[in-house]
Amino acid sequence: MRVSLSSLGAAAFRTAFGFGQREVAHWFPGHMAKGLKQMRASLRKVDCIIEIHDARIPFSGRNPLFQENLDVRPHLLVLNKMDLADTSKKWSILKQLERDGVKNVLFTDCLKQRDDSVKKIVPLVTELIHNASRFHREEDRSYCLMVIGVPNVGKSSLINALRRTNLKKGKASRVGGEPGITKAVLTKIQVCERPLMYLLDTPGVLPPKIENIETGMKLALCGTILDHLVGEDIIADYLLFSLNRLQRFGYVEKYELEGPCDDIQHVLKCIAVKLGKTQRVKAITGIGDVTIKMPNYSAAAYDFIRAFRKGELGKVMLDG
Ligand SMILES: Nc1nc2c(ncn2[C@@H]2O[C@H](COP(=O)(O)OP(=O)(O)OP(=O)(O)O)[C@@H](O)[C@H]2O)c(=O)[nH]1
Repeated sequence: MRVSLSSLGAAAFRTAFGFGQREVAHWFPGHMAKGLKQMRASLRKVDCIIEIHDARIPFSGRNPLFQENLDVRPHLLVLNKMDLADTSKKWSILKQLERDGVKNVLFTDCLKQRDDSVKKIVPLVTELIHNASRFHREEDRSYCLMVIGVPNVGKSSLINALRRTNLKKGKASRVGGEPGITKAVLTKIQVCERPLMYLLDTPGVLPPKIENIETGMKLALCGTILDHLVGEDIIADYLLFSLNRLQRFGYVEKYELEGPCDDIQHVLKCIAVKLGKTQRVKAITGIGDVTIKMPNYSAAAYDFIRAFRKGELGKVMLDG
C-alpha cells in the first residue's frame, strides 16, 4: 500500500523496541542437544551439508554449533522462503555472507519454485563435492547430504521439492506450519537418480544460546520458536514495530485501518472488529454483573502473525 510519508510525521513510530526483562534462555528445548549429538555421530557418512535458513533473516539466528560441530564438509547455505523476503539487496547480502566466510549460498522458494532455484541444488552440490575431492569413501558412487537448520525453515519442504524436481516423486518428509515437526532423526531419503543422491533429514536445532533478545524475536517472528514460549502478544507487537520500521504498510489496507499506527492495542482492536473476533466478558457494574462484548486481542494477534507468515503483509528483510 502507498502511504504518503510526509503525512506520517517523523516521530510517528518507535525507533527502538522495548524488550523489557524478557529472557530467551527457556526457548531452547533440551531434546535439541540430543539431535545435534546424533547428527555429529552420522557425519562420517556425509559428503556435503546443506544448511537451510530463513531468507528474511540471512544473518540472524543461524546456529553457531553447526559451524563448530558440523562444518567439516562442503557447506551450502540455502536461504529459503525467498518468496516472503525482500531480496532487493541480495548482492550486498551475498557479499556480507562471503566476508563472514559463507561462500556457497542459494536463495530458494520451495513452495512455488517459480525461478527453478531448487533445480540448481544437485549440480551445485555435485560440484562442491568434486572440488572437495570426496576425501572419504572414494569407492562409494552415491552421494549423501545432510540437511540441517533451525526449526520450521523448510528442511522437509526442500527434501520434498528435490524429490519432485529430480525423481518426479511425492512427499517423503512431513511438512508443518509449526516448528518441531521433524522429530525422527536422520531419515535417509533418496532425492536424485543420476547422480545417485541421498539426504539425511534432521530435526530443527535452535542455538542453545540465542545471542540477544532481538535475534530471538526475529526467530520467533519467522516461526522458528513455538509462539506460546515467546507470547503471541509480544510477537505481534514486534511485527508491528518491524513493519513500520521497514515502511511496509500493507496491514493498513488488509485490515482497513485509518492509517499506519504504532500502537499494537489499537491495531489488534481494529483487526478483531474487522474479523468479527469478539468475546463476551463479565463486568461488575453499579447495577450488578453484566456481560459485555470485547475485542478478542489474542485471536487478532494470531491472525496478524499468520498473515505476515503467509506473505499477506508484504515481503520483508528483517536483517540489515
Ligand atoms: N512461503 C514459503 N513457505 C515455505 C517454504 N518452504 C517451506 N515453507 C513452509 O514452512 C513451514 C515449515 O516447513 P517444513 O518443511 O516443515 O520445515 P522444517 O524445517 O522441516 O521444520 P521442522 O520439522 O520444524 O524442523 C511449512 O508451513 C511450509 O509449507 C517456502 O519456500 N516459502
